[in-house]
Amino acid sequence: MKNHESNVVGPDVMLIALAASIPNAAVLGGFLNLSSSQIKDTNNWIDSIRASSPTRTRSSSSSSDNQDKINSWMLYHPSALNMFDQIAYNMKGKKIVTFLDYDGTLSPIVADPDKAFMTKKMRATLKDIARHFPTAIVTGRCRDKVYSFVKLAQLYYAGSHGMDIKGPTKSRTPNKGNDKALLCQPASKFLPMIEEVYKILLEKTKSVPGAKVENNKFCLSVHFRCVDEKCWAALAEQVRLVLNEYPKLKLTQGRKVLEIRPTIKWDKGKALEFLLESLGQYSVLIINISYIICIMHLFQLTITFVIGYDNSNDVFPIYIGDDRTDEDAFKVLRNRGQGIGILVSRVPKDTEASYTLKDPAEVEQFLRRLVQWKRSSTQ
Ligand SMILES: O=P(O)(O)OC[C@H]1O[C@H](O[C@H]2O[C@H](CO)[C@@H](O)[C@H](O)[C@H]2O)[C@H](O)[C@@H](O)[C@@H]1O
Repeated sequence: MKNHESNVVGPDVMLIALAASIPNAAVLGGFLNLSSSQIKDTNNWIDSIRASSPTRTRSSSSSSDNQDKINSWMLYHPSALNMFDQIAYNMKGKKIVTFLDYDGTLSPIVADPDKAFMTKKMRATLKDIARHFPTAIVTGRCRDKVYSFVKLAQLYYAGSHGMDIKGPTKSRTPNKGNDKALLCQPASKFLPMIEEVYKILLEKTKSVPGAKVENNKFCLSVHFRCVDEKCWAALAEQVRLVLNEYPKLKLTQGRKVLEIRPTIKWDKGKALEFLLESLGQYSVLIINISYIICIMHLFQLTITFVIGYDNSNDVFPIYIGDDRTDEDAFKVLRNRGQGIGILVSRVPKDTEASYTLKDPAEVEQFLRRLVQWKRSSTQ
């Protein structure tokens, strides 16, 4: 959040302001003994959580101001639907790979995380997309959980913010005993710690009405969406106190959620790079098999080995996501100068993405156009 100079308040004022906003401080315990820097941290989280899922303005005078802001933001991050022809021009002759975030991208944001279902239309389109392009779901969710929503075995799944990656499986129950497709779990040694913190957080937050702790296997989510805003600071503080005891874990923010994860250097951007590299190896494997069948493929084998999927100009990754955690992946694509990042948002946000889509319905339309374009260009 940007601070305007006239709005900057000193630590004592902040302390009073924050204390006043926490009627449940006594219930949650210990909060008023915080140092000013701890309060600043908590305030920053709260600001960030608030900004992550802004409520829409209703007043008509400010709505024209808002529209102006949206219009100028859209100049730099135009609609991927309006720009489809230009995107199609840049994709021509390249191998497209699609990376899709789940919540807020494929499914609408809802109050109950257990009910974030995709529409039937979205599932059908996703199935079509996977028929034409290698496709990965990259999500903060536990991999099994997101699979139970998506239910398509032909996709790659990168759960726990990319810390749990598995490739496509033929079976309809891909998580049952088929470990051959397991690609990457860089945080596996943190599993017992995450379990421990999950139990502690469940206990510590049970007195906050509406608070929910979700176990995403290699990371945890503490949900604020159904908590009265007046209790947000107290809840955030409770999380911070628990985390103080676990220096190997860190906090990040999502849409009305605080996420607890291992301090390893791994995020959705790393998962994207890993998948691009793995897909490159996969294409080598396919060509290797062809080589056995026909010696003429030797030449092709050498070329593919050199270029791979990860650093090839021949590959066009499309990453679509709505959250702060997706920015790591947008940044990777921007730095590589490869493919495009598309942010799902109807309000202006700081982003490394090049294009925007307003909501999951527009994501579905974009994906459908991609399939239609592929079909028409291969006829
Ligand atoms: O990486 P994502 O697929 O976007 O997952 C990020 C978090 O998504 C979920 O929470 C968000 O969606 C919920 C359902 O719509 C909503 O209630 C919540 O407020 C949002 O933050 C999921 O429940 C989290 O575990 C993920 O980390």
